[in-house]
Amino acid sequence: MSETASTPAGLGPDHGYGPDIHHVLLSEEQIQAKIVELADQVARDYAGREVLLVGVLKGAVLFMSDFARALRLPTQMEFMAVSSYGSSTSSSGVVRILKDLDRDISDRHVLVLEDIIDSGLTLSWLLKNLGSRRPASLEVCALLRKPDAIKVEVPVRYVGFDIPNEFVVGYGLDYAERYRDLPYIGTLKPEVYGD
Ligand SMILES: O=P(O)(O)OC[C@H]1O[C@H](OP(=O)(O)OP(=O)(O)O)[C@H](O)[C@@H]1O
Ligand SMILES: Nc1nc2[nH]cnc2c(=O)[nH]1
Repeated sequence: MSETASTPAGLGPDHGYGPDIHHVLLSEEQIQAKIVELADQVARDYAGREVLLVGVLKGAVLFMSDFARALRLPTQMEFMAVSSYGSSTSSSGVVRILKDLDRDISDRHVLVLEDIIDSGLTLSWLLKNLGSRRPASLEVCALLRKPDAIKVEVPVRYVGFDIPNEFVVGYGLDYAERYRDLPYIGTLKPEVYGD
């Protein structure tokens, strides 16, 4: 398929969102290479154990899908959906479970997959919640982290990229439910927010 005028150069399909993108922070190739690196590290650390991946919906769904396929270990997958009350670009730390896990995680080696750690409030709440269910181990693998936005420190064993404190979209991350399907991660033009 030929590249359209709106597609950022060399980034492949953008599903027509090109005109809304201000700049690309991480290309599809950078993201996929990092996922292989993270999965190799996790496979070494968990050798001989079965990992239960817990994906946090909806943002982590693309990350979960690519990570699980890159991970050379017997793996099971669970999903949890939480909602952080707040504006469309920030969370508040008041978290509500929209969808809980389908299984008991006691005595399981749980690896939480998050798309992004921004303030850390969502993950801080989630780790307390999951920790109370007595897993054999509980660790976090986050694709993105914003060190300058952290409000609460959370123990994160695996991090893909530390990024600047800007609102990003793509690869699972949305603005008003759009842009999750982009294969790369970028920022939006200011006019996109103005309505
Ligand atoms: O560190 P924090 O400031 O708490 O932000 C991180 C959370 O925000 C996003 O979820 P969101 O609530 O936007 O839901 P979504 O995954 O369904 O898009 C993201 O997926 C993290 O779960
Ligand atoms: N889409 C999106 N969701 C977030 N949730 C917390 N930080 C972000 C961000 O930068 N982008």
